[in-house]
Amino acid sequence: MTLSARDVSWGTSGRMIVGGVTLEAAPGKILGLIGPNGSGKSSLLRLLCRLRKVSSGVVELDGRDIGQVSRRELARRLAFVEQQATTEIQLCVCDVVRLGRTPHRSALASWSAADEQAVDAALARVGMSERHDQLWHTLSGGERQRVHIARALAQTPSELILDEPTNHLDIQHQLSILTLVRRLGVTCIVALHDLNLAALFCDEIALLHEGRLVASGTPETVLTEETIRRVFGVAVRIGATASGRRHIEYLVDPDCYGEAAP
Ligand SMILES: Nc1ncnc2c1ncn2[C@@H]1O[C@H](COP(=O)(O)OP(=O)(O)OP(=O)(O)O)[C@@H](O)[C@H]1O
Repeated sequence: MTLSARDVSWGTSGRMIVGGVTLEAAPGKILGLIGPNGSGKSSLLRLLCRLRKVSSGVVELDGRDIGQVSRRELARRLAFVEQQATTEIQLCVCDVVRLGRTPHRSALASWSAADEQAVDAALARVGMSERHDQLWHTLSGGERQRVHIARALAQTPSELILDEPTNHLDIQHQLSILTLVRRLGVTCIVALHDLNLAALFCDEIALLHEGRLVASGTPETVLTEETIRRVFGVAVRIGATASGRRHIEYLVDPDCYGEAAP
């Protein structure tokens, strides 16, 4: 089960936003997408799940052009959690998560015990079971984020695309959501801003800069002091966590940050 982009480009109003990106999510692994604001991460994710059509190049699912995959199969296979997902305001939490079951049900099928089980399990996995009947619009930002992730889980996808899933989440929930994603064992492409979370949870990392892929590989090869300084304009020191993962220390004096170039 793989999702890949081959020389994919997309632009609008004469501006190139994603330029010639080639990457592949290894089956069952987490591919992190990092890059500064506006580097094209969300645009690329939208191309990868066919919410946008590529201007050139091809996105492939198991080696097939994603443009040729039926809408239903795509909906069954691939779940996408957008950065600022909005949902009908009058829905309860459980209704939002139930939407994740839609691709698995035929038009005339009644709601089954298996569907309900998938919804309950998804809510439990993001720690939101007790909010089953709460109105979605009354949730906090972090709670909404977790419910949207539960909707994606209820879809039981084989490919999961997450755009900044840790947005709005407190540190404990950031860690628990990413741990959960790791344990799911599905092929996952996740845009992350936090480089330390990317180093901790991703098997591979792709680094975008101004729409182009400037580095890709293991966190050890991509997250170097030189690359972070060049792409993000921030001085860092690379160390190691207790588990041997990369740890990035930002070399910042908060009292005079911005007064001199890093
Ligand atoms: N539909 C569009 N029309 C015009 N410009 C767009 C459109 N979609 C994206 N862009 C521009 O493309 C660039 C990349 O946007 P994108 O949202 O993909 O970046 P990003 O890396 O996800 O950014 P962030 O980290 O801030 O979320 C931005 O400059 C954005 O303004």
